[in-house]
Amino acid sequence: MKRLGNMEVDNHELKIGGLAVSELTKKFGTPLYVIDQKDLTDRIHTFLAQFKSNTFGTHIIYASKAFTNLYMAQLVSKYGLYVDVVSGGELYTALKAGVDPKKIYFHGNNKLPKEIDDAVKAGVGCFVLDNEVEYEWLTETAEREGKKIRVLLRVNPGIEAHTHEYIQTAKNDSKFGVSIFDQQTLPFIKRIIENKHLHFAGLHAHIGSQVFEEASFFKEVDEMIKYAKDVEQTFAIKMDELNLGGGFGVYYTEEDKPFELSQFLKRYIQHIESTVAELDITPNTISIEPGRSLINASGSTLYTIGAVKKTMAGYPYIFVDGGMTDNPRPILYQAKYEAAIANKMDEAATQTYRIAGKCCESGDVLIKEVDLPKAETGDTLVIPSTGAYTYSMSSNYNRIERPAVVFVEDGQAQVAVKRETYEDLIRNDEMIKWKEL
Ligand SMILES: Cc1ncc(COP(=O)(O)O)c(C=O)c1O
Ligand SMILES: N[C@@H](CCCC[NH3+])C(=O)O
Repeated sequence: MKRLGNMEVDNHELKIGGLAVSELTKKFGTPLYVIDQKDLTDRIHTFLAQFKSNTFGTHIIYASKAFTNLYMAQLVSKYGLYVDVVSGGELYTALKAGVDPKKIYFHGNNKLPKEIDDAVKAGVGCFVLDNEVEYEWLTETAEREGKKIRVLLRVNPGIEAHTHEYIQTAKNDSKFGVSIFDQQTLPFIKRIIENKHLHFAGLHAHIGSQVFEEASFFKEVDEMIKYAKDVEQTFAIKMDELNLGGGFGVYYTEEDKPFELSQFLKRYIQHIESTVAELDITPNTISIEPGRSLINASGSTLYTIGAVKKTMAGYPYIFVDGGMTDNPRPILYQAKYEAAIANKMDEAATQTYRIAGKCCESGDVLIKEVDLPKAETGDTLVIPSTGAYTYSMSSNYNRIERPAVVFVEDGQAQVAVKRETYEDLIRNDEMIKWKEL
């Protein structure tokens, strides 16, 4: 297992953020999401320091779908990031955390009338418009509230990024946005520009998630800037903002070859600067929306090993006290992870295991094949690289309580989200008896 961020080994045991894993499990139980705060804030600083230009302004917008809660939203906004939300719930969380509504981007391919209403009333700074129905609803709401709403139009530049097909977003048949190749798109932009309740601020695109090819991001820049130039010339306007989305790939296992973030961001900015210079178009702001690349490496999940069971046909299974409920990525995307036994860090990996969760589902396997030291009941299994799209995609399948989220730094730990209880699971169950059955 690759050690990430502030992980170290002391006396055979893994420490995260200066805290022994045994202290964390004793105090907070398992399964447990652990966020290495220093690693996270270091990465926030890298984004802020490297995605910067003398030619245009930049916004780093945190894609909160990757991992959000009151503390996280408050932390990223304290460091000056903008926040991307895609639902009323994410919006509510950001607002409750005290995020400045003007620094919120509201995304989503099917924003509901109530969500639009709430966001307009809250004074959300930017809507990323997906389609014509949303355009009508947003116009009605803006008119009713007497507000002029700043919008970016989400366009699809038709770039097929190499990633799992479920997380590609800019293929020609993607559900998101409108295509730059569609004849209807320029007339749609014209309507937005002429709409007195909306302020057309520019364009947005996002090519997919967990993308490793620099060339795909650079191609997106080229296509988007060319298209922005077309729009500027066709309608004699100036593009205020170009938002290029997120999707920067990260390390999960040795199969992943991510670019070094700060070097990549430097080259990315240089590519954008040379392209805007070449085409003679300079938006006031160029934005990016990292989610996974900001939070994933900072998160680890701790589990307690229950039974270790050898099946007749294959590897021994290690059963852990969580599974697809706290990390649905393996079952959804065949995502791969590394692991270690946190209390046996110096022991040689002598056996191959399969790590399975506790759900009543054969596919509830977190790792198909991993080499570990001899595992015993009561050991602690750690799966690193689980900061993004784990907690945020967790479920209560089999009525399993969601784990707690703990932030650690300098030998201290704080609970950001409490572990759910059985009481939480029945909180919304209202009816016990309806009629005689
Ligand atoms: C519009 C948009 N922005 C940003 C992101 C964040 O992507 P990632 O977490 O891969 O950086 C996503 C998710 O794919 C997205 O759909
Ligand atoms: N949930 C996906 C990423 C989705 C990106 C959001 N558009 C994953 O875990 O990889």
